[in-house]
Amino acid sequence: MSPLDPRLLRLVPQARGPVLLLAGTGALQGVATLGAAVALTALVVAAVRDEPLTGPAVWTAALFGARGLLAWVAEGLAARSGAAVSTALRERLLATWLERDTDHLPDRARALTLATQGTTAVEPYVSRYLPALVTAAVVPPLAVLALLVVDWPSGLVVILTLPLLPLFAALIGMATQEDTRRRWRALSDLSGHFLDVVRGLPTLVAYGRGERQVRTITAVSEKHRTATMRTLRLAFLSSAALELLASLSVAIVAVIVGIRLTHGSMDLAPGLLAILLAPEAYWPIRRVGAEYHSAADGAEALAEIVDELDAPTPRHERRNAPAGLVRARDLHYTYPGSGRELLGGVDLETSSGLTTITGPSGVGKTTLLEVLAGLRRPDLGEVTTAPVHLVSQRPFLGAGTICGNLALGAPNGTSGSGDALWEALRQVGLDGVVAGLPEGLDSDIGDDGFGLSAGQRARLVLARALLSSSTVILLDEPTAHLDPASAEGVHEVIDVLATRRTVIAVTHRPELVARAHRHVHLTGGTRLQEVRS
Ligand SMILES: Nc1ncnc2c1ncn2[C@@H]1O[C@H](COP(=O)(O)OP(=O)(O)OP(=O)(O)O)[C@@H](O)[C@H]1O
Repeated sequence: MSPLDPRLLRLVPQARGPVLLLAGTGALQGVATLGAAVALTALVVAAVRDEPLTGPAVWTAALFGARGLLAWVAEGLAARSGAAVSTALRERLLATWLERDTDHLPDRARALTLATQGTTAVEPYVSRYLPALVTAAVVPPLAVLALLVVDWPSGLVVILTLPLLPLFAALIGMATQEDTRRRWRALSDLSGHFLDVVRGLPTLVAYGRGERQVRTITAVSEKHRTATMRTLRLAFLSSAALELLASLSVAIVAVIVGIRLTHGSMDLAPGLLAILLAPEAYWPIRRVGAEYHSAADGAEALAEIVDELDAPTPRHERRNAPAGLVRARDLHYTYPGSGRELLGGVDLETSSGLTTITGPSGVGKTTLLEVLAGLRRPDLGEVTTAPVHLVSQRPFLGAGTICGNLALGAPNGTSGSGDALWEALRQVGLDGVVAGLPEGLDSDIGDDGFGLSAGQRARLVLARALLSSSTVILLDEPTAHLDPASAEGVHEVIDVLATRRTVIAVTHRPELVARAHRHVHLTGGTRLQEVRS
């Protein structure tokens, strides 16, 4: 596990402040600890020699107080820094993915794990492991230096035994690295599988496959549980081993000092100071070992997140066009890894009204809309469009209020005025339904529009398109799953949309094609044939 990937500070500037502050307080704590040991020695020696106690007592109290205060500040700072860094990472990750086209996005399970457990796992890494590392880098060298000045034989014992701790910790780290990776992968598999199962639950239950999924989830969870228990066992064992090694080393110093004190070959002050300073050289390294296991997941996640943030994001060169214009010239597109060119030189130009696109299933209509919307980058060719609002075949309706779901379409994501929302709902014929709900616009709907019929979902996403400020609306089979009567209602809404904006709709419905101002047919995945213009 690398101590700190410097790319973190470059890619997430918000992490710089918290990490530097943590490093600063860690170093100060170390200095205060050593100071407190010196002051305590002075106090004991003064007491033994019957000298005035006030001075050393004040110093001891002040330094122990400062040490306690610093520990308290560091604890709060660490918790806040952990949360700040993980939030910043999550934001950067989402912002990076938003800039990418679909072909350069990670798969859903990996994206979900990185953005949720991944960024959360970074918290203990930042709040506990990093401060421990800083303290381990600052305090032991200071303690050894002080020991060499105060009593060089004790310093020598510490110099000879101290490297055993990091060496032992590194050996444990190497042995557990593959384990941590395996556990992280098991967690990733678990969340990806769980997401898929939850999404497909109705279908799985309908086909009587629910029970089998329970068994699969149990098996994957069991794998994760076993891996976690193995890590915990290792964590306890390695902490105990480091503890033993450190205690033995301190004991050696104490025994040697004790013998020299008994023989009178050493003064009380350096002897006591050596015994107090010796543990200070070991505990920071023991602490790193103890924090290592709780931070290992975070380090693994951080490495993946930083790789993801650092990956080049190909930018889509899009030319902005006057309101309503869509111009595609000689578009070529092949799905990464497919080897078969799906779009082979498509041309399309429109600047108003309704254009319908038809074509055999699998010919590439959805892909064409995604290229026009900028979600996919053409391999060749050029797209010039005004801002686009895409209503996909499975449009996003998140768990939340109707108002919140509609607001996603409003300009700049603002909530839009209540009047505008009601007007959009009226135009799609949903105002009556929403007004009849107990909480109106503030009524909750479930994930994926749960609680609404397929027709109501189709109308709601069209209302959202009406609220959007985009002058180009792309619709992918907007009435695919509706009965003829509901489809007719939605077709009327599309007509309304097309009076003020450019609407391009992929459809298999002849009724919608009949309403279109322009109709093109995609054949063989190559050229659009202008059927009507
Ligand atoms: N992510 C993907 N990776 C590789 N191939 C894909 C991917 N998505 C779609 N395809 C393939 O590209 C082809 C065109 O898909 P697309 O969804 O664009 O067709 P379509 O014309 O909209 O079909 P339909 O009318 O059935 O919706 C299909 O053969 C499909 O298997």
